[in-house]
Amino acid sequence: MNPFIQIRRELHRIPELGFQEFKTQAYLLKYIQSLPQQRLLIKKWKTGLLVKVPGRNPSKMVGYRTDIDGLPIPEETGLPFSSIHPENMHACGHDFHMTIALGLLTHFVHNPIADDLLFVFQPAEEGPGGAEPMLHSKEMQEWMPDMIFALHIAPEYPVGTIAVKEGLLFANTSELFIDLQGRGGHAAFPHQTNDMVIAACNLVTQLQTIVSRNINPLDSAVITIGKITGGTVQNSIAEKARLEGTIRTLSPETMGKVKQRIEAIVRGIEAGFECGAKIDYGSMYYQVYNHEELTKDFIDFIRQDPHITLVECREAMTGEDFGYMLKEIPGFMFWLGVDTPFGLHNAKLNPKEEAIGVAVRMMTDYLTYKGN
Ligand SMILES: CC(=O)N[C@@H](CCC[C@H](N)C(=O)O)C(=O)O
Repeated sequence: MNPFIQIRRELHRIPELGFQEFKTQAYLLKYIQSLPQQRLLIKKWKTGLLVKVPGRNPSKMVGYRTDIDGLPIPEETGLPFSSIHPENMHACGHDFHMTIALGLLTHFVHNPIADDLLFVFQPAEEGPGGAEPMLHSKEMQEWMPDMIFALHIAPEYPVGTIAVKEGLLFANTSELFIDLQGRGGHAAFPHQTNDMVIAACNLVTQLQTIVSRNINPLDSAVITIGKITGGTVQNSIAEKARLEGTIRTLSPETMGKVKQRIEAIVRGIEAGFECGAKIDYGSMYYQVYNHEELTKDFIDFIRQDPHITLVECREAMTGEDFGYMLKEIPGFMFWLGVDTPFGLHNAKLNPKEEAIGVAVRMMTDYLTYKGN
């Protein structure tokens, strides 16, 4: 078996949540330390790694970033190399992203280019966000690349397809947690309580009016409540309820407007249901905005590759904290086709492994072109 497929499967077995990627960091480190060390410099940052491959005659540093964390989703693929952590899964392709970065790193350790290369193994992309603190860390500030690139797997495209666009690619995101506190009691005496299950249901419905009635239809936003908890038992009225969700917008300004409306609606729920409510926005990610000239140059480069089909795609409401890196370093992110019927964050996601070789070959060519 191709050694990188084996690596992907080993990484797939050990998904860990943000800033808990201890086994993953140790696995990556062990592999990287097995490469010839004379052309490698390694720094740890929390559960992530920064790996520099010094160039032959450097005039700049070219960066390549991968995320390394998994999601709190129990895997349902039935694969023989399924997660050994029953609550977690690499359901967003970070096992692919890491393997591709290792493939590139391996190539360039053996075939250095003129410029320095920096490989960024970043923790906590799914939350609470590793890119921004890593970017501002002493470790990374000492090794600031002049440009930086990253990819994300795309289930909907065939293997051999790359999708990208100049400018906005991914949305601004904010997590959303709302805790409701009322007065619980016996199910038979509702008039003595204020039921937080009813308040939560009303709140979910009212939140849906923000996108349909407060946002210009020519703009876009998403409010998804992915989880509701409340109550203790079927014959007791709930004293507490909690909504957990996420907000997505195409601009930081629209994010501000959505939050204003959420706050107004939550104040209305407090008044209407005589309860208390607390809003917590959790972690927030800045939009992924692809550098226009570099992306155009990449598109021109890819068009000449007979083995790649290029799709100039639309922006998506996914979020990525790589946006913080792109805010300060020119670069871009693109989608890599992996052809699977199950989408990102689905417990059955099973990307086609042939995409790993496609990405390593193509990005080897591109980084060689950029770094000479
Ligand atoms: C590519 C991808 O799926 N990224 C995640 C980023 C999550 C950010 C944060 N935890 C949130 O939920 O807002 C996504 O869900 O888009």
